[in-house]
Amino acid sequence: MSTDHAFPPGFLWGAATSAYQIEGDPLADGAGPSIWHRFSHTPGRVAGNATGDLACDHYHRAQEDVALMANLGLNAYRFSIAWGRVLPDGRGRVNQRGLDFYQRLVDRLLEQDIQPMITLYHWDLPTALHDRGGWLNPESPAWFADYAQVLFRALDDRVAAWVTINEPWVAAVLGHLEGVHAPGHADAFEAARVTHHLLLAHAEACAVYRAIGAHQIGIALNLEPQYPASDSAADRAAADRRDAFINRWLLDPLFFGRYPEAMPAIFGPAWPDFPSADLERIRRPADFIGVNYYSRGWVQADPSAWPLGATRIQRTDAPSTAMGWEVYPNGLTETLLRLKTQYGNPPAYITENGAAFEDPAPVEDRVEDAHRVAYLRDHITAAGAALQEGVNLRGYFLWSLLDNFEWAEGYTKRFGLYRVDPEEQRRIPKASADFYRKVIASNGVGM
Ligand SMILES: N=[N+]=NCCCCNC(=O)[C@@H]1[C@H]2[C@H](O)[C@@H](O)[C@H](O)[C@@H](CO)[C@@H]12
Repeated sequence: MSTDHAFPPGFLWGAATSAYQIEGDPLADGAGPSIWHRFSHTPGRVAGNATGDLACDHYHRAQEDVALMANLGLNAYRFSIAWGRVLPDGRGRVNQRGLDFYQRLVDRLLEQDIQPMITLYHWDLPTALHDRGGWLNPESPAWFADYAQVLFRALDDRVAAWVTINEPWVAAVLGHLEGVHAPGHADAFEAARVTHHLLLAHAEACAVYRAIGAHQIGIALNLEPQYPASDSAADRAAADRRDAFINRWLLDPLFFGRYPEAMPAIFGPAWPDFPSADLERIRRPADFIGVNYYSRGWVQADPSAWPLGATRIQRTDAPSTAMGWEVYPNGLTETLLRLKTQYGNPPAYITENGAAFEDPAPVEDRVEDAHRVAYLRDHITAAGAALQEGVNLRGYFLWSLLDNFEWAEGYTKRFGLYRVDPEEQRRIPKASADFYRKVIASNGVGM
């Protein structure tokens, strides 16, 4: 069977990044600090006590990086806006110099025929809002809608698509339940309310956009298919619970206006009784669903593992990435097919897909990252297979353009098509950059 999955004309081939992970200089030009600035500057929270102070210095190198994107042949680029650069206090006063950075970036992208896809929130909540309760405050959806409106008015004439919230699950669970991401809370009673307010924030921004926007708006979810580690009833039930916990917790309210029935059982007293009017607002039809796909879950029942009674186990008989995530391209096809068969085949983008590997050292200004080339080839092929099954897939955004600040892992995990070391700031091409350039030029993975 040919692996040449031709993609439709107009298919978007992009790369994805986020503000705190690549920009550096987070307080430049009057910007206000974010919870990730505070968290990374708290000793012991991030590997090597790394911070986003340098990152890829993109705030000062945007023109050079747009030239890299053009050289790759990207026709789209997904990036996020740092809320605190535009609204230093999170609300009210607009910091024009912060907004101007994004105006210039959008104009440079359009000069190269690269369509911007802008993420409004990629985890970097202004500390000024966090100190007023952050996403636990019932006012937070309104704060977000006001911030979104400033950006819609400033940029919607030049922006093809908006993503409201990146991975609400990670922001809520890693940030408020597991405490390993900013703001570093480990409180069973926070995650459900934070997720609910993030979904309401998405809905309020969509409502504002319906009134003044002219293009597309959606949300980006980390979707991870769950498989039982054995065919025992206990493992199958554990996989179902983890599927509700990671995937359906977000998909079901967004598409059906209801939370999975498993959630109150999982969280017990920590699951509030949410008003049905809220769920009605959350079920507002966004224009597309963004899928961030990395791997699958291999799940074993484990009664000691609160709140799920299930754990994702590392397979020793399957290849995995430097993050410990199994390389499983079929999971991308299955995830996309599920959107078709269970959620009404909505317009979809792969808003993130990529892998960290222990890359070899550069030789003559080039990195031979064969593992990443293989990962990308297999996953782009898997996306093409879903298209051939009728999935309404509109584009693929590779994570990531540059090695960058990988959250709690600091700079120890490299996902980029270009190698970047914060202390020297060169962009060293990897074999995967050449591979992706060829995929874009031939609009598919030809063999
Ligand atoms: N249990 N469990 N599961 C944890 C699943 C978390 C999956 N991580 C992501 O999706 C993050 C996404 C993020 O947008 C980006 O900012 C990150 O740099 C990439 C790479 O890490 C991915």
